[in-house]
Amino acid sequence: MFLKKTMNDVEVKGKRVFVRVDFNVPMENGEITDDTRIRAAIPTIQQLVNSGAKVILASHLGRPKGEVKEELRLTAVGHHLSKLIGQPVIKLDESIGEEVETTVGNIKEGDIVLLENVRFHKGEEKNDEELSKSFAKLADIYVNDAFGAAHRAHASTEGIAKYIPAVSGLLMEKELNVLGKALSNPERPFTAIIGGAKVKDKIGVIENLLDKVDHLIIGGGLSFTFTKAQGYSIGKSLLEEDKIELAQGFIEKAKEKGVQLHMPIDTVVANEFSKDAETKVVSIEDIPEDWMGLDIGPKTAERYAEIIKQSKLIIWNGPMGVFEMDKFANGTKTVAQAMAETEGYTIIGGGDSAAAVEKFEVADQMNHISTGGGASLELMEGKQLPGIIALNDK
Ligand SMILES: Nc1ncnc2c1ncn2[C@@H]1O[C@H](COP(=O)(O)OP(=O)(O)OP(=O)(O)O)[C@@H](O)[C@H]1O
Ligand SMILES: O=C(O)[C@H](O)COP(=O)(O)O
Repeated sequence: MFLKKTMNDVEVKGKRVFVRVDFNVPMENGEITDDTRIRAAIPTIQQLVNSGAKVILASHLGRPKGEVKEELRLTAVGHHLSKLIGQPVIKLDESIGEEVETTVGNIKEGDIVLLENVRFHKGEEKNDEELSKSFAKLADIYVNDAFGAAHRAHASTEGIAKYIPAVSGLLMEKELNVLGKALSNPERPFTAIIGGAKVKDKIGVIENLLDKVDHLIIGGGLSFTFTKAQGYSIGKSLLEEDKIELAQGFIEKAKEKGVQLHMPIDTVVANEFSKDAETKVVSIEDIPEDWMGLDIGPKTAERYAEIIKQSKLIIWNGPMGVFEMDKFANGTKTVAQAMAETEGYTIIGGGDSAAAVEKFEVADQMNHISTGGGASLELMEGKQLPGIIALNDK
């Protein structure tokens, strides 16, 4: 149950509505390479337009650190949004100030304005009071639909909510309902798959999930610290020496809590970190001294696929290997396909796992792909997100 007011709880007709979206999309040479986040914001924007709101969109793009960076302007995003939504988008070159105030004062019901990158102002990331007030001055209502940035307490994600009525958008509500329900009232068996590069980034997540899941599956670069903790040699595989004890602690804790912790039983090793490396499959206890594990092995992948298919709810965060290189993509691909085939409810926790299900062409078979990387990780860690706390209670 979502306990914050949503845009369905307020009258927006004729009102100027400041909508914080997360249009922080990947770009190459001025072109948007993945528009998922823009498409995900369309239902909110469309509903506001249809309801006769005057829509003022704000977002960050990249990390310009309080300076104007030409390549981080939102101009291309504005063009793309206009194409997707089928109506003009008035793109401004500033996000505050007199000119912006005049423009938003003159727009009509159903019009869409897109402000410039809010991180061109130093006050954004500092959650500066003056900047928050300048944003608030532009509108009658604040809608936060930027789930991907909800873990940031910034002027346009948190500060502004102190000055005008503040509610969630439809994407924000959906993300929180799906992830929130999974974490508070999961269908069982509940399985979490944790991969990616480093243990250090996933400590909080593993800790929190050990209290909730039936199966915890470990893969990716971080699995080698667990392998080492089990007493095996790992050659030149990724190791976080200072996290070995922690991994041992997780193995113990899983036993105490009756969580089935699954770690790799075999691995694809390579003689160097390269797409052209020499490779072989070895049992986890046989990793040669000069080689590095860059993917889970086929037996491990099959085992993980079985567990996924027997689960009612599965959350996946982080790839099983260096899936960007074909020779080390099999583990991540097998997991992605099992996620597509399972009858359980599948949630992708954003970031690289979202890129992986796209790459293996199973994205449309997932039940939910989160638009937040850091934000969904923090939710999985059991943290409260400042962008959500700031909204008005129901
Ligand atoms: N065995 C391995 N050795 C080295 N690198 C690995 C290994 N397995 C996976 N990786 C790399 O880890 C990277 C992904 O890790 P990272 O922790 O950044 O991703 P993530 O958990 O999906 O997080 P984010 O949401 O930030 O993208 C990939 O680029 C992948 O190549
Ligand atoms: O891409 C993201 O995870 C969000 O847009 C937040 O971006 P940030 O990590 O630069 O704050």
